[in-house]
Amino acid sequence: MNSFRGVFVTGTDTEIGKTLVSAILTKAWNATYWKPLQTGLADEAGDTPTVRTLAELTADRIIAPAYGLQAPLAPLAAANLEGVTINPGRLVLPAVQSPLVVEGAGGLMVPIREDMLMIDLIQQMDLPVVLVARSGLGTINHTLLSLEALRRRGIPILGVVLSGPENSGNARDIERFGNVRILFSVPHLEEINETVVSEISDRVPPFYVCQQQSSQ
Ligand SMILES: Nc1ncnc2c1ncn2[C@@H]1O[C@H](COP(=O)(O)OP(=O)(O)OP(=O)(O)O)[C@@H](O)[C@H]1O
Ligand SMILES: C[C@H](N)[C@H](N)CCCCCC(=O)O
Ligand SMILES: [Mg+2]
Repeated sequence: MNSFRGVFVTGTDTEIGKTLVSAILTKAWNATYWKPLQTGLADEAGDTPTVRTLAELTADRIIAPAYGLQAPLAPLAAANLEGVTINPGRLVLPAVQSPLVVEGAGGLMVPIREDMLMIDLIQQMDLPVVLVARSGLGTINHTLLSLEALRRRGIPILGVVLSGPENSGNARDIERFGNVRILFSVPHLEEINETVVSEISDRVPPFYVCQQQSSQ
């Protein structure tokens, strides 16, 4: 069985729920969280402090972003505005004792460099993917398209996490047509805090169980 180096959390879109799912997974698997590319700092504190709070992480379970950019844009566009060129050498997996939960920015086809998309970074990191998707109407298409892009590059997929109101039909069709497992679902939450994250993380199967299910 592969040693559990971690997962890359991506999504079918930005604002889809990757940060919340990353907090849940980091808590569930006693992992270390890393958001290598953070944009939008002009408007927000960023995902790292959010995950640190929600997953109740000590400082040793957090790796600071390799790039913290101001504009709420794709990393390439935000970097260009600051006269910064993103160096892939700063995006290599750090050597840490615990598994890593790495969160992307936006979805798979987000530009990082003129010669690099988010999906290329995922391939370079060689981590299995957790794909976060909406639960509602429109998600089947977006999710199957993302799965197809990952498979074309031979990127392993641990599974899908659905975020939003329960929709058993979409869950069934994504599993069936996507040949993928829904690892767990996150309902629409009126309040997001450490307690909720802890409760949901208790329902997350151990990584090896997810890995076994994904290979069935
Ligand atoms: N299940 C949910 N119920 C209610 N609100 C949610 C849920 N999941 C996420 N949100 C909220 O939706 C907003 C976007 O979620 P989040 O920050 O997790 O998106 P993201 O996919 O990480 O975006 P980015 O691409 O910027 O990293 C946040 O305000 C978050 O609190
Ligand atoms: C700023 C935002 N919250 C994300 N971190 C960046 C999302 C980039 C999306 C690019 C795109 O797909 O149009
Ligand atoms: Mg996020």
